[in-house]
Amino acid sequence: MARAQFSAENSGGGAFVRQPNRFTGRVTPHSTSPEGGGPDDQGRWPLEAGRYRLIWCRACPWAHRARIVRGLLGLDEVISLGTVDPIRDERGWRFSLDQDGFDPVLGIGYLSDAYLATDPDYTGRVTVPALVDTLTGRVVTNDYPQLTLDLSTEWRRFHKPGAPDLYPVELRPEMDALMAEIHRDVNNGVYRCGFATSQEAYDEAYTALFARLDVLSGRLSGRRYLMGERITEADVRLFTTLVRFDVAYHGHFKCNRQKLTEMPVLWAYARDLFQTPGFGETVDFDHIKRHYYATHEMINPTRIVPLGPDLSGWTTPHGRG
Ligand SMILES: N[C@@H](CCC(=O)N[C@@H](CS)C(=O)NCC(=O)O)C(=O)O
Repeated sequence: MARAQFSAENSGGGAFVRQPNRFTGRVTPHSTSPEGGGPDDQGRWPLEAGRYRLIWCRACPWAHRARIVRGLLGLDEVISLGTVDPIRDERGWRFSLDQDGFDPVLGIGYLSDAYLATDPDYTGRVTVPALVDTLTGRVVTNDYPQLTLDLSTEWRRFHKPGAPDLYPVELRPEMDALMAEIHRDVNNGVYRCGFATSQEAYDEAYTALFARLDVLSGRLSGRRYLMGERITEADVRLFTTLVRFDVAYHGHFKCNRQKLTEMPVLWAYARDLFQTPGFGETVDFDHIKRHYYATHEMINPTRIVPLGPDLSGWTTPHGRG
């Protein structure tokens, strides 16, 4: 069988099995720690404006979620933002976009410095997004699904006036089930296609991916957003995969039954979101392409980054709403 991109995350049958998230601290007003303190005995960090830093990569769909949610809720001045280079070197994510190659707030050159300061024995992949405590340099969390839900629920005190409720209480049971399907078949499904090392594992992931996209197309043909007339976290999660579909997943991960632009409902829905404040301006197609094509050497050993596709359609009228 072919060598896997991440061999520690490959099942015996050639399927990609994503590593668990190592750091699962939570910032919450329910922490019993004082301001400036560390986590309490239940891992709860105190809620403080200006203390935590979100480290993201513009190319990464999991990190992109956090960047969008932070913006929609008006937390930009409350949680600062550090951006890593889309291309990792042998030490991983690096702050080479910053002057002198160091994050100006954390003073580190690599995200791994923060991971190892938190757990010197850490041997897994160092991943974005990561929420880092600027007082101690420790990673609070790299648990990306909980991180964004916490921005909606635990950080409410700092939301801008009129911020959307991205995780409404009454919708949670249906949303949680929907987001789990989207995660399995779409968000992580594209990776299961791309990182499969057996034909069977790829076939299974591809079939599940496009079956789910067909279901979502049906759902979105009768409503503007996944949960009805207002944007929720479910839309953010679907968007970050759709916006990468044609530039990365269709070619690089072999998700090629259709391009996004050939799936009319999803294409219009994705453009609608792209043109909504807080979405399109956070998308960097150049970083996305360079990251995927130039860092997965098992899939694209030449590291040649394709010049296409034509992206001009993203700003055309979507006809929804
Ligand atoms: N934390 C999750 C998801 C986040 C994730 O995979 N982020 C990617 C970028 S899209 C990453 O940081 N990868 C680092 C690596 O592959 O070494 C995981 O561990 O799988």
